[in-house]
Amino acid sequence: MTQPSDTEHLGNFPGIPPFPDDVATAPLLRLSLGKLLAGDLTEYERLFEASVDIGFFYLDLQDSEHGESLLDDADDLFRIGESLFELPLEEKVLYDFSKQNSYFGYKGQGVSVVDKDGNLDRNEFYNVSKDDIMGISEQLPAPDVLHNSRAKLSSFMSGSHTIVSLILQVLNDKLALPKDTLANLHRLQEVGGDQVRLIKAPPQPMNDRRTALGQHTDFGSVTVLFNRLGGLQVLPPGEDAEWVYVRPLPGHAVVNLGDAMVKFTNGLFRSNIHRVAAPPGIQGDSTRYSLVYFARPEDSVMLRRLDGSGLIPPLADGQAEEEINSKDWIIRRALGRRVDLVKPEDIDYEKSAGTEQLSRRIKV
Ligand SMILES: O=C(O)CCC(=O)C(=O)O
Ligand SMILES: [Fe+2]
Repeated sequence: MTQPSDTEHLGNFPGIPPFPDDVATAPLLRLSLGKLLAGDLTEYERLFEASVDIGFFYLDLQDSEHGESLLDDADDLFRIGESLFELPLEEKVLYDFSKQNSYFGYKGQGVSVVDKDGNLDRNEFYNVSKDDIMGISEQLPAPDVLHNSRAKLSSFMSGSHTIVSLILQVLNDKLALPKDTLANLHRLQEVGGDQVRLIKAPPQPMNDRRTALGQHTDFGSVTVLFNRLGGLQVLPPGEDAEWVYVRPLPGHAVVNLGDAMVKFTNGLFRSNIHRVAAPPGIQGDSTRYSLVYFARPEDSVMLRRLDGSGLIPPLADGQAEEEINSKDWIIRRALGRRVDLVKPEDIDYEKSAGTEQLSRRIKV
């Protein structure tokens, strides 16, 4: 793994207060999209290593045309996100579809429990469905600012999905799974829970800066995240590990694996626990926006160990896998901690959990 200092010289984002150099950061591998696209075998190996070791890495998007165009789309969507969240709350709540058992649309601040003590979240989300934008499900009502940005959302979604497909193809290859096993579970034009998430977290009071988004693993397969301000933290594996920041790097996405990849590989790959804390240092005075593409298995895919690879550990004697498909898994995880849907005394923090314990590699 690289040392944290290796990323310091990569600079800061124009117009954004600098990320401090004196906080502990995660020494994530920095992979190159250009090299992956070119079939560089060393880069394939590094991707495999990152997937096994921590399940998080940086992806440099500056060395390929595809990456550059995704960065341009991301810039546009950051601007779109700012206008979206500026809408009055009365309008935004019209697009909260959670009561219809959907995780798409708007989520207001303070409706999710972030920890076992019942503290509430400090950010707003807007989740845009890939199927809606690609025209393979009905169009959900949406505010004008999003409705008028459908072409941009489509471009960002297919651009992100192409990167996810490449990552899945490389991992498929490294696992020696039958050809296209992973790709066939994540087809862009099939019904699934892929989504773009726009996030806004306002600056927190100086004397009360805490977790804005509670610790979790992502529910799906591969997440492509764009950050400008710090705040994202990961908990490295091991009993005595401490939370460390992921330093945002210009020109890079942060990519991480989710629960589905842990289940497919029976724990060989990691879906690392992460959370969003207040941005560090002077960044804490700014409003934090982020942009995410979540790739998930198609709705009907069962989340269980895949057959056909000698590298995926067998089930332990007596180990039974839960029978759950991708759609139900996501609903349970996404809505199970919402105080506006579930009575606070009924929130089962453990039941709505993902693969956290498995990924921490701590024996329980
Ligand atoms: O905003 C971020 O940096 C991370 C957000 C995140 O982890 C999520 O939405 O699952
Ligand atoms: Fe996440």
